[in-house]
Amino acid sequence: MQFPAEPFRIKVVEPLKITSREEREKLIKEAGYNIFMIPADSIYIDLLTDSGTSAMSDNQWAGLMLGDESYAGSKNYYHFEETVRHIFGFKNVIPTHQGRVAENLLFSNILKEGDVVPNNIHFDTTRANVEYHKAQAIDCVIDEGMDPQNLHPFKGNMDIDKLEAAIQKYGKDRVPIILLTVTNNSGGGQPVSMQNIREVSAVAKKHGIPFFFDACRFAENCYFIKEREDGYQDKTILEIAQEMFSYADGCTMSAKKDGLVNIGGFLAMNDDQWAQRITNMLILIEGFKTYGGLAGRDLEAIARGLKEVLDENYLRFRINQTRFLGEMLDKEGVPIVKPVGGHAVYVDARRFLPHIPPEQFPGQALVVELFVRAGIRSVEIGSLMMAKKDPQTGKMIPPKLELVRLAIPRRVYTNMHMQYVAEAIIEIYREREKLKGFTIEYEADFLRHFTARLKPI
Ligand SMILES: CC1=C(O)/C(=C\N=C(/C)C(=O)O)C(COP(=O)(O)O)=CN1
Repeated sequence: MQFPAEPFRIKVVEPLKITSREEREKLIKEAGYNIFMIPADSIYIDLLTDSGTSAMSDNQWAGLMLGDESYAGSKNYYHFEETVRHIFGFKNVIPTHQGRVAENLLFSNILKEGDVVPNNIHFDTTRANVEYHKAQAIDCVIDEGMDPQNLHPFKGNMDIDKLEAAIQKYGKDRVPIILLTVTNNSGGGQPVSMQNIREVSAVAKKHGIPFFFDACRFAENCYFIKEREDGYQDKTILEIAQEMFSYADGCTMSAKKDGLVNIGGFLAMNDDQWAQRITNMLILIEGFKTYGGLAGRDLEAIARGLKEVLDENYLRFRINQTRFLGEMLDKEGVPIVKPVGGHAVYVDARRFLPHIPPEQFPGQALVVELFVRAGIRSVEIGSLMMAKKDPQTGKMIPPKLELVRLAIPRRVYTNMHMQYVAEAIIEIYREREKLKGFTIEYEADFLRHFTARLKPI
């Protein structure tokens, strides 16, 4: 079977409200054409993000009843710590309530003004947390990783020459850490090969620079290695994960992705001094080291989720469901980032709507039409979210990529839902000339996409 059916059955259902087109037109207008302002219960299929939107298993829900809410030394923490150590291999395990806190805690303790952090591509929060500390986030992804049509099997790879050049240019004293994001969310959910991980590790060791993963979607990255890299077909996902992390010194992790939970994250590292400093700050802003801003039951759910996410039947379904949606679109000529990523299908809005210039937000035009026509929520990753302004002219600098991300929550939607999404997008594609752009009515000074108000041209 090319696309295996769901390797789980449904035990609890959450009825979805079906709204009319008129209702949706009213809602999106009231929301200032900003999809973040739409009430979730008026959305039929929510592909805004795969972060925190997974369905937990009965095993995880059962674990919630075993929450040990002791202030210190909760038994769930030790189960969580032992599970993270087993999979990730790092000595010190520090719970946080989500990934960006892990990033903030790490950068607050290792970055100084003027430092430089190389990465394949920084996700928004990672970049924002680096820049918040007046450091520079440098993206060093291979050139193929910026070409939506290039079929390189590991488009998330770091360009080793670009990495070396950044270290030479700024000097290793201004490079306190090297990051590698698996999979590469901002580049289309693309994986990094084990060979490339070894090469990044060798550069880090050569210069004596700590090497950390942003491990949000680590299990999906391992599945792509198993599927595409010679020598890994017969290895288990756990074995691939253990090898992958053995090349690094630590990781930040949002358990809201490959932890299969709705809240949670952690930092893990071998260096005791960094761990001690970070733990001291954790106690100040998140809570004692055995809970870090989470309830005991959350830690239990993460421990159980980290074991489930390594299951090959789950990953085969997960990756192939995303591929199923992507291939339905690709077959009808809808321009998407290829190969299809692990957690999302990225529509190339610039090629979908060539008649709408970047300054009129083509991605946003597609996002709005998809909601009005079909009640589907997606998100624009391009002019509205990522664009920078030219400091001299104040004019927007069009980003290299103008994408609309269809992020698929884990174990939530069936393949029938995917077919509905595909039909809606294909219908819009056939009538794409009718779509018009937007201008900005209000925008905040930073991360404007969350609060911007737009108006149709
Ligand atoms: C690669 C990466 C992410 O994708 C990420 C969050 N991603 C979101 C929210 C997303 O919609 O993709 C974060 C932040 O995690 P957090 O949303 O704070 O748990 C860090 N790294």
